[in-house]
Amino acid sequence: MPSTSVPPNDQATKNRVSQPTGQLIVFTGPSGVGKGTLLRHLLGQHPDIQLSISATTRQPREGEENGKHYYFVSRPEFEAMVAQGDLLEWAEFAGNLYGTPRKPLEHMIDRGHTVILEIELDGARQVRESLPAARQIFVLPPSVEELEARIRERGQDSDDAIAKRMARAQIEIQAASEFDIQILNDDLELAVKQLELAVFTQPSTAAHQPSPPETPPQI
Ligand SMILES: Nc1ncnc2c1ncn2[C@@H]1O[C@H](COP(=O)(O)OP(=O)(O)OP(=O)(O)O)[C@@H](O)[C@H]1O
Ligand SMILES: Nc1nc2c(ncn2[C@@H]2O[C@H](COP(=O)(O)O)[C@@H](O)[C@H]2O)c(=O)[nH]1
Repeated sequence: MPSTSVPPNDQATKNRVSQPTGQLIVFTGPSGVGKGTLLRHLLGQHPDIQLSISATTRQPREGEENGKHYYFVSRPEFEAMVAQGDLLEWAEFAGNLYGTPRKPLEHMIDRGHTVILEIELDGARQVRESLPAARQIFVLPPSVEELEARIRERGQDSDDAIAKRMARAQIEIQAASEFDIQILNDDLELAVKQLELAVFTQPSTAAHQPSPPETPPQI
């Protein structure tokens, strides 16, 4: 895979002193499909992989820490980041704003790290435009019923938030074929193995693409 550079804003162009060498991976899928769970397993086995920490206007869930899970900011603070060109991509999701801070990502890529962005569909599309070399992975649920059950069992979202997330999930699942790789998260262990293969196999080799799900989710 060719090296991935973050499209610079003016200041970043002036500051850049070395050629980037790392690779960027975009990891998308409907809310509750298990993206965070899969990444926890992957990072547990490969601590050298870096996860980009997003900024969001969403309220922290129980146990979430500022600077670890997200940078929790106010809407005016987020809008200032957008105006200053501080975000590589950003989107509104279920009533909250989410975005990828550009500078830490540039830093990690410049240092040769594999960096994963766990982001929703609009953001993934923005990255596809600005960084076509980034590998794009989409996670599918076994069914929308199972997806909703997972969000409910997680027990961290209100009924209103769940309804918004499920409405958005229908749209996101329809877009799965836009992505380079699709992973069905039914059997967790199998899905982790497919993710590992997707991250570590170079796209030029025939074995790059894990098998698509045998049964597409019912939507
Ligand atoms: N393969 C699986 N089988 C059953 N349950 C799973 C599986 N993978 C994840 N889960 C469960 O589904 C719930 C949602 O998972 P998780 O929070 O990782 O989703 P997510 O895609 O990161 O959601 P969000 O985008 O909203 O942050 C969790 O309770 C998790 O334990
Ligand atoms: N476009 C972006 N989407 C992001 C970013 N960080 C997270 N997300 C996605 O938002 C939804 C909801 O997340 P939750 O933590 O509130 O459940 C989920 O799909 C995330 O992947 C980002 O920086 N940009």
